[in-house]
Amino acid sequence: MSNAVLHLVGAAVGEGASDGGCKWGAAALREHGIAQALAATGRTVTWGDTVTAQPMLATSRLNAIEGFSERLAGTVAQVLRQNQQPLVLGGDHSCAVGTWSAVAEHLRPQGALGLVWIDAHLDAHTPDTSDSQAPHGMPVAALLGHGSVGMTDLFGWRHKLRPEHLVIIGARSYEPAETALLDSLGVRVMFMPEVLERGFAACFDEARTRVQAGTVGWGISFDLDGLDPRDAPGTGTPVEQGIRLADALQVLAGCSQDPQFVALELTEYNPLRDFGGQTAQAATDLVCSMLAPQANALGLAA
Ligand SMILES: NC(=[NH2+])NCCC[C@H](N)C(=O)O
Repeated sequence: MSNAVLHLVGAAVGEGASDGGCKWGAAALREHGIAQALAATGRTVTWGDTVTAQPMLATSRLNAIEGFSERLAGTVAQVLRQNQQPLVLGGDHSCAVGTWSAVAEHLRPQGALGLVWIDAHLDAHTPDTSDSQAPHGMPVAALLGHGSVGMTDLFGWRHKLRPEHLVIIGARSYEPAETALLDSLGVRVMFMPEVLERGFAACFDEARTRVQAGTVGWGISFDLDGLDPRDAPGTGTPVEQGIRLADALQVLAGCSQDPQFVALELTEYNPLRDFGGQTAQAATDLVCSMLAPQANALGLAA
């Protein structure tokens, strides 16, 4: 789908996290010139609406995220109906509920969605298990069909993702309830020690093969905190010892050229912690590497 128009959607949400700074992430990336950088790779780029969470219209934080998810899902579904490729720019990671529910809904007549989830966290809490009650710790569970109905049942159906169609890479900060849920469902999680031992390239290769099996389309939800904070300090909840940016740039280069690649989401950019703009540049380089029409458009190996 790499010749499709690339349609950027801002997800202005920070209410899903304890530190709300990610709400300003998409606006800051836009200011930084992410759309121009993508256009310079040869893609045709358009920036559609930014969807903004509206806590003042909600009864609780969770309810604010539920309402936001529904509106973001509507926007992403519309982009897909126009045969454009969505790039959703967060925003805290609760935006994944809206993004991937819409992609799953779009693919549903043909088949299932596959998803590679790159993240320091598992985001597999439900409101019953989360100590922080932060909705950005819940999107994986919601997409798998567990959690509040307002997050699990967008478009009137549940289980947007089947456990065997999801792979999580880079996890290193999580709570026991999350591993309990994912273990019980049989989700393949590549924790950070495995990534360090086998290398990100081998891990991503396995992940891509798994999410392509039995699905009709796949995508990547990239939480910037999956990267090492030395390369990307400006994230909502940084955790030491992550994936190095140089590895990610090389391994993910051109991944969107796969005809089954449907959408990309980049989350948890927190400009309030990004002194000097290092993380904005890392985010820009990453999306350009993944979405460039040729893998070598940036001089990177295929
Ligand atoms: N997408 C994220 N950054 N998630 C962080 C979640 C942190 C913690 N596990 C929680 O549930 O509160």
